[in-house]
Amino acid sequence: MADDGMLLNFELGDTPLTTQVKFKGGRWRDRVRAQKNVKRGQDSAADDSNRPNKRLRTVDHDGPKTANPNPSSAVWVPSHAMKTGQVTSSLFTSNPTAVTNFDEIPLEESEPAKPSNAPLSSEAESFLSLGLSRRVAQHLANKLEMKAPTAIQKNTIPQLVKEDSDAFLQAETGSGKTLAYLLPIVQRIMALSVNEDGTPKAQKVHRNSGLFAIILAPTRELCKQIAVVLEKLLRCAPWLVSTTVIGGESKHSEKARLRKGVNILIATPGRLTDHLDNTEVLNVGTVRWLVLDEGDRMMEMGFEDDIKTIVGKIRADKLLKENGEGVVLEGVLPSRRVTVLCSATMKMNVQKLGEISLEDAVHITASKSDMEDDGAKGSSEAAFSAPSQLKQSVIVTPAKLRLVTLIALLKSTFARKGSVMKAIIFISCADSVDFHFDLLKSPILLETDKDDDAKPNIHIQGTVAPACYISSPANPKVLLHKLHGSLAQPVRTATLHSFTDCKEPAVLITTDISSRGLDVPAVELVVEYDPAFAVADHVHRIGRTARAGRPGKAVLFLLPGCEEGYKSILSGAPLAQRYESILEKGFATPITSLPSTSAEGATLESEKQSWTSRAEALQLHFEQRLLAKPASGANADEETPKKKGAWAKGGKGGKGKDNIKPPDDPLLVSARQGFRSHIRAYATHVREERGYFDLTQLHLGHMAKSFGLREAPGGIGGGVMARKVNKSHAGAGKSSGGNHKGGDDDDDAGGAVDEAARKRMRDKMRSVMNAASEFNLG
Ligand SMILES: Nc1ncnc2c1ncn2[C@@H]1O[C@H](COP(=O)(O)OP(=O)(O)OP(=O)(O)O)[C@@H](O)[C@H]1O
Repeated sequence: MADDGMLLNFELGDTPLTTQVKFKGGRWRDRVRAQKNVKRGQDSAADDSNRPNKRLRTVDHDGPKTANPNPSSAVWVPSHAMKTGQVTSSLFTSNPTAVTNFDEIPLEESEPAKPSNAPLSSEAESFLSLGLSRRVAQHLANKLEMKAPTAIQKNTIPQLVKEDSDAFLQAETGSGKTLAYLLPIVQRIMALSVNEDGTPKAQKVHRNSGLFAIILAPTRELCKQIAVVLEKLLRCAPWLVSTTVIGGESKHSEKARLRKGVNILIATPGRLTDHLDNTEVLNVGTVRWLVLDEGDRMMEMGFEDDIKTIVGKIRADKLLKENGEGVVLEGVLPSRRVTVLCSATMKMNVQKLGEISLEDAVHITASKSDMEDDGAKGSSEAAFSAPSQLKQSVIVTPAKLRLVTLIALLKSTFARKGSVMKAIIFISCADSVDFHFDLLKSPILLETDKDDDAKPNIHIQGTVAPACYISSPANPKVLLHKLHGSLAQPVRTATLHSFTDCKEPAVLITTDISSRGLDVPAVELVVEYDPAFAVADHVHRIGRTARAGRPGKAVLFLLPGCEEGYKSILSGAPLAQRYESILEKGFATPITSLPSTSAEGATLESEKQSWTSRAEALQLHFEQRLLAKPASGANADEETPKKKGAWAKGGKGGKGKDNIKPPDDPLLVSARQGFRSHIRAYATHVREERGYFDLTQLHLGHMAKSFGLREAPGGIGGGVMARKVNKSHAGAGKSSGGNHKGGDDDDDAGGAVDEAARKRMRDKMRSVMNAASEFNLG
């Protein structure tokens, strides 16, 4: 209605309007429904005015004065919009006011702290002194350019090389936990065929000598990454073989590889359980190590039963002291089965995992004092800390301004050549990732696609594209990537390779699928556009930068209101930045990299005014793009014949030729879908943090604007929205740190039901966005 209708630019006053709306034409039932909807809207508007904790609808103190010539008007139409007859609400009016005390220093200028996850000084520590052989230490120094261990490696390697007890490794992200457990395993397996002085033993171990170690990790990407590190390491012992069994790949070829023989196996839990059940050749009698990397994530994703099965099967098989070929394993390999649990964050479910898998475990952390703590419980403080050199900030941004603020941030990030090479943007769900990728990518074809001689990788044609809105004259070709669990495995693999190997500045838009373990050293900026579902996930997300002592920046977007309280539970004392300064910096210059031939490009380039006008113009440009009519038959091809029938309105079976409604622009469809999924995902924050992420406080209309939509689409989910209405009627809205009043009982009773509903939704969301395809169970 408001999309292409009249121009609204008048004072609405303080009281809500109660207009009489008459509907004519169409079916009686539709008219009654429309009438009811209008009434409901008016009722809820009246309720809104009484709602105590609803976001304040105040006019911002700065910004709008220049942006809006009439700040008291509810709807402001920029001059360029008037030309097109479009109606748009101003970005800078009716925004809630933040209560945060802002820091005046920009993030770049804040003092960097001493790195906490860097390798130690090579004068003080060496791999040799930790009990690794000269061969391994030389290989690390000469081929992998690692001269000294990190703190967690220093504390873990001697323990796992000499002792046979279970271990729980806990250290910051990017601190080198992978090599901390791999090095002792490789060292001890190598010792089956090489004497301490480096001379070969009479017995030679090879790929058929037995499976000695199994490493489990939650995602296929992480499994592949561990496999790459291990492969590099095994170049100093080429007679040993490792492989992966993960979802999304041919089970047939996995079986063939297992049949040929393997000494170290890296697997996702679902696929390994499958092979243990169905692949006879997989014999675990010789297995001495079971490593559970990112154990908490595996538990979170519901792999408790798989892990129990795997641990049970490995323990049930008789431990062989000698393999079938007479190779003596006793004395060199551990005399018992050793389980190693590994995570940067520890929560209750990891303790449960410990109970399933660990026996008298040693708790190993990066600092000496932590090592002296007894038991495998550790302190939760240490568990949730980010690397100290990581510069963190939060931007408190009103919902309407989120999209333009994100673009302004990225634009200034890539404004200077060499300032940032790679950035990752975390978004809550796959649909929203798809939408933002489609919105930010350039319609121009990739160079590789145009070049007939070059062989373009067909897998990345839908997931890698130039990012015109964030490119700059200094960095004219920033490459945009997207990654989530709903993509086919070859696409995921190719996209991640493209992002990792990209020599141009690159941005990855992704879900939490990339939050764990992913090691792309050139990542210098992490943006959490949507906050993580749990603070532990936040620690992992920001840990994709500032790895192994390198610098890094992390920016978290929060909404004014209850979300602002979330900052207080984050480690590392993030700076609080004003969105206005981000916009001002980002829109100091026009966006010049849009195709200049397009009308939209011309609109944006002709805006040589204030940053507020540029932000408004960009938002308008996005809204217009969404409203563009698709090229004839553009998405008709994508629709099934059944759906095509559904376009027809009125008339039985929708046969009336004149009534056929043209399909919406694919970008509009994607925006609506992304918005709906985003709102559903918002309801799935963990219970303990839901006070900060309270769905009842979310302004759907404002949030819709950040998806380029002029109104919130329907179909978000009865349960969630019904709760929103009920709560607002009861006046029992929960705010950060506030108590429930006058409705506790209802809330408690409702809480249980709601919890079950949220759990179902959470499970569903996860299966849609990440989990189901992350762990291939089939
Ligand atoms: N001793 C070392 N010297 C130099 N670089 C190292 C050393 N050990 C590991 N690294 C590098 O540090 C980076 C991070 O290592 P790794 O991925 O094992 O960290 P992590 O602790 O497992 O992180 P996360 O918790 O995020 O999974 C890798 O790029 C790795 O090559």
